[in-house]
Amino acid sequence: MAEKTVLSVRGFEIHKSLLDPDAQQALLDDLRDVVRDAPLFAPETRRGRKMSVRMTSAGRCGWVTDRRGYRYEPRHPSGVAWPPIPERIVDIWRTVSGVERLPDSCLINFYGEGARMGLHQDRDEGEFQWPVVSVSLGDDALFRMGGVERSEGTESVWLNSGDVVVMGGAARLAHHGVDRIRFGSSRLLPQGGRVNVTLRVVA
Ligand SMILES: O=C(O)CCC(=O)C(=O)O
Ligand SMILES: [Fe+2]
Repeated sequence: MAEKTVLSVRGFEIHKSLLDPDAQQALLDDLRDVVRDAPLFAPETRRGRKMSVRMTSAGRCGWVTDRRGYRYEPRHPSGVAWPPIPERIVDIWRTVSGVERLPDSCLINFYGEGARMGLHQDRDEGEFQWPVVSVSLGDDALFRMGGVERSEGTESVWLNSGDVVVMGGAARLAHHGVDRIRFGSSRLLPQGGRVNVTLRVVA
């Protein structure tokens, strides 16, 4: 992983093209193994709205949402344990997180055509002193970044396949979301779409 441009936008650290095409492909192959054991599912919010992304997790615990609300669970909704976090993904954390502590949760979001993610904070973890590391694979995504308060202004940047975002320090609890993807803009996923991998320390 050769270090290249790092942009800082409102405290979000954006490592452009941290992963070269071979590294992206290798990561995708690792993720396919995870999805084979813990299939993507379509989560619902507490209010019963289906999210447009499909997701699954690896690690000691995985983020889920259903009528009982947002939380971390030790098992996939099917009852199987989440697979371990692939070592190549942990290596990305080692490269950019700046902390010794390792993540115990790896969320995998799949964005098909038209999928998005509304502005939100990541705050279901037990502790907020650890950064969140987020990897983009596949189609471009318009990533919106704001402040800790929802009312603060936002700015957006396009994330491309191989980019890695670190949300730490003051940006750890900052609002963020994905307005839209440019479906079919990348050839990494043969059918199109975007995969986002988010690493977190839950507790
Ligand atoms: O898809 C992304 O880039 C962001 C995902 C995200 O914010 C989340 O899963 O909490
Ligand atoms: Fe998030």
